[in-house]
Amino acid sequence: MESQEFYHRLPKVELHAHINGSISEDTIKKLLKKKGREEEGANVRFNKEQTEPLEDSFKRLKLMQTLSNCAEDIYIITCDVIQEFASDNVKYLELRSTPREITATGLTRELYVEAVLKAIKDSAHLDIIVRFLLSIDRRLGVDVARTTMELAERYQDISNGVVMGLDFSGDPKVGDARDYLPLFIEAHNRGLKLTLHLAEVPAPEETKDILKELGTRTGRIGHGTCLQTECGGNQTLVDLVLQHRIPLELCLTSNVKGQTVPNYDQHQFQFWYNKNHPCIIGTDDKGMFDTTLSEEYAIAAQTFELDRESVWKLSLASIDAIFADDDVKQTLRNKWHELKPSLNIT
Ligand SMILES: CNc1ncnc2c1ncn2[C@@H]1O[C@H](COP(=O)(O)O)[C@@H](O)[C@H]1O
Ligand SMILES: [Zn+2]
Repeated sequence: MESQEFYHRLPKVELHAHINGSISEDTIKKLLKKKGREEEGANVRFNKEQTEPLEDSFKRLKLMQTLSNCAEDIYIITCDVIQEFASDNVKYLELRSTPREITATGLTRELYVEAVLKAIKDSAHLDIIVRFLLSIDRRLGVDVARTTMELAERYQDISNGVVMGLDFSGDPKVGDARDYLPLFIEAHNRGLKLTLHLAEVPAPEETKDILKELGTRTGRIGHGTCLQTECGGNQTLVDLVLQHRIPLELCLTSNVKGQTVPNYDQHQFQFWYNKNHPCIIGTDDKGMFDTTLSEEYAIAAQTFELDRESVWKLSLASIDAIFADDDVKQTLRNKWHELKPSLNIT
């Protein structure tokens, strides 16, 4: 089997995918055409070798969000994103997105969530299980975050558990995550799962206070790039993450292209993987960073010299960190074992 084909055929779990950052080139073209903006071209994506400071990536993400400014657009992009992950042999996908309100197009946060849920429902024929986390954008403040939490709680019921919880994301240099602590605790008490972008840039005090206060209520951590001492963190942060065994969502290309990690060799994957800590490979923004989950597995394997069996185990172990219940986990594990013989691992 061709090496790239192995990573493509490998069944995979994607737990870190922002909907608007995941829009593919084809969908970008489709939306530009729909809006009569073809002349803008596809300058919202990266070229293969391009990198830029993280703050520029956020400008790019804003531009991407202008492509989806009504409920119909949200529906179209979500359908496409799900279909693309399914074609990459992702069998379980947790999407995340910030419900936006746009008066000019009549978009409300409720309609936004409903458009995503309809896309998930209409993708039921595909061989992929999809769940949804509502994102709190740290740039928008605590009041909007509260609205988002209330929306998540309401839609968790309405959607029969397709909405599972909250993601905390947005430009890590804006605001202070600690302002959201009471909200995180309340969300957890209301049965919502939490995954938090933490230490994407050095922020040792903020990270320590959040981890100390929340403990295992932090269901997963996005990135954790700057937890280790040599990356702007400290041993206390590392110990807290190890002690609570909080799974890390690691997005190699995103970190390299967003220049929060100098190159693949120095990615924090190695540090945590060597400690046998739960590491889940993710894409973050597959459209913007021009990647796929298969490519991310291939990069991890090539950079850190993982053989096929280790890659398969890494993918299998990521099932442990999904937010869906034990039945779904077992269904997925069975599927992985069924598919294993076709992967020619040894
Ligand atoms: C690169 N690293 C990152 N760090 C932090 N937040 C990120 C991110 N990449 C994406 N987002 C978050 O996802 C939003 C876009 O998708 P949605 O409109 O919500 O679907 C961005 O505005 C940002 O809040
Ligand atoms: Zn992210």
